[in-house]
Amino acid sequence: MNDPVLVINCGSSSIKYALVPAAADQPRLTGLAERLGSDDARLKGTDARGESFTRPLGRADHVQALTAILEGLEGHRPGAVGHRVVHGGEHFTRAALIDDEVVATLEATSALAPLHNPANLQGIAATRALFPELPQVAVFDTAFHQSLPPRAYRYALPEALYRDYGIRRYGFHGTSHAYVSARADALAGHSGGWLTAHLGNGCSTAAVWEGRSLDTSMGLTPLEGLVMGTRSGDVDPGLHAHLARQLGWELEKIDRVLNRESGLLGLSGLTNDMRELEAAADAGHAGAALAVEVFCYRIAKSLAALSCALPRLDGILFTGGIGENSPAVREKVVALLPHFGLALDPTANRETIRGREGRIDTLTPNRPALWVIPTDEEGRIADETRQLLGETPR
Ligand SMILES: Nc1ncnc2c1ncn2[C@@H]1O[C@H](COP(=O)(O)OP(=O)(O)O)[C@@H](O)[C@H]1O
Ligand SMILES: CC(=O)OP(=O)(O)O
Ligand SMILES: [Mg+2]
Repeated sequence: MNDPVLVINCGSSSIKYALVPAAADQPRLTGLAERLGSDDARLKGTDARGESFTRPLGRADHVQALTAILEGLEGHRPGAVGHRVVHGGEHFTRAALIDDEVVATLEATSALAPLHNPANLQGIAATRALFPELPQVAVFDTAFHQSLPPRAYRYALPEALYRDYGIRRYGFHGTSHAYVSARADALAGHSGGWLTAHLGNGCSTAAVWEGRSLDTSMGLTPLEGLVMGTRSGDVDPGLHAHLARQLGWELEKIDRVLNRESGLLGLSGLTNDMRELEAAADAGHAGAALAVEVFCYRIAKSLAALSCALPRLDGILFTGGIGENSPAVREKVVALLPHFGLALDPTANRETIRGREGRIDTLTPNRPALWVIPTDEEGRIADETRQLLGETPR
């Protein structure tokens, strides 16, 4: 298929899109419809000449936003649509061609990713209604982690909870961990052992050995593991019962507080935005400084733990909005892993921002490498969509 693939990443109030051409050197049209459902919904994007535009969308919902996105493609017709779907459960170990049965299976999985899957399904429904003639493919965050061994994916719970209810570690951000580790293999010239840190609004780490994910920090849901923008990450599993018994909190409230009011936002009492936190910490805001400190410590702790999964550590890969743009976070994380023998190059670290790819260590032999690799979830989703359609008779 030589037509471009329209990649859709549908969130609860935003839709990110990218029209990814078949040839890697061709420009992409990308954009973001945001604040959907509010009075000032808007579409921001780049057109075919590389110029950015912003268009007000009134009170647009997902269907209206998708219609506006399509109009913004200026006559470029996609040959297929690739959807990011966060949770595929155990059912989906790779991308799937979307039909009614796949949608029904996803609906049954939605409860496992309440912040993500319902919006993903909304995007799928709207896109199917708008482009009934186009093949649509679901690409799952969880699929790459289906290679985890039982010792990494099983929780120490009664066996029946796994067998009958699928309660296990799934892991997320798989397209990102897969992309950056494959890229590191290519850059290193050999398939290696990488610890990957995807640090965006959602954050997770993974241990990847020869192209296979062996362990990862997120679990049954995208709430486990690292401190995130608004998500707590790991807490004592006894916390839920404690809040319910001692504070009389309902489940809904516990869920909301841990998913939406915690993390960097909760710790700082200020914001979930790392840029603002770094500025506030520099200006002496104690909550902001603590939030950054806890954030970095938990990343380092997670990387140290995941190193147990790897026969050999070839390097650490930073990606995601924070991983790609915050030299300060990278420096703090590296400083917290003194026994790994890492050697950060401060100049390279400072200069590797804004979408640059590069090594940020001193290139000393026999020490693990440190790489910043801008992630490309859209490119990876387009590739998996193409691959699947190449194999699926139509
Ligand atoms: N220059 C920067 N310095 C520090 N953090 C940054 C910078 N640019 C972006 N970020 C942070 O990246 C995070 C968003 O990451 P991103 O990967 O874009 O999010 P999403 O998970 O929504 O795709 C925010 O916390 C934002 O503050
Ligand atoms: C799974 C997940 O956390 O996704 P995001 O980073 O897009 O919130
Ligand atoms: Mg992201």
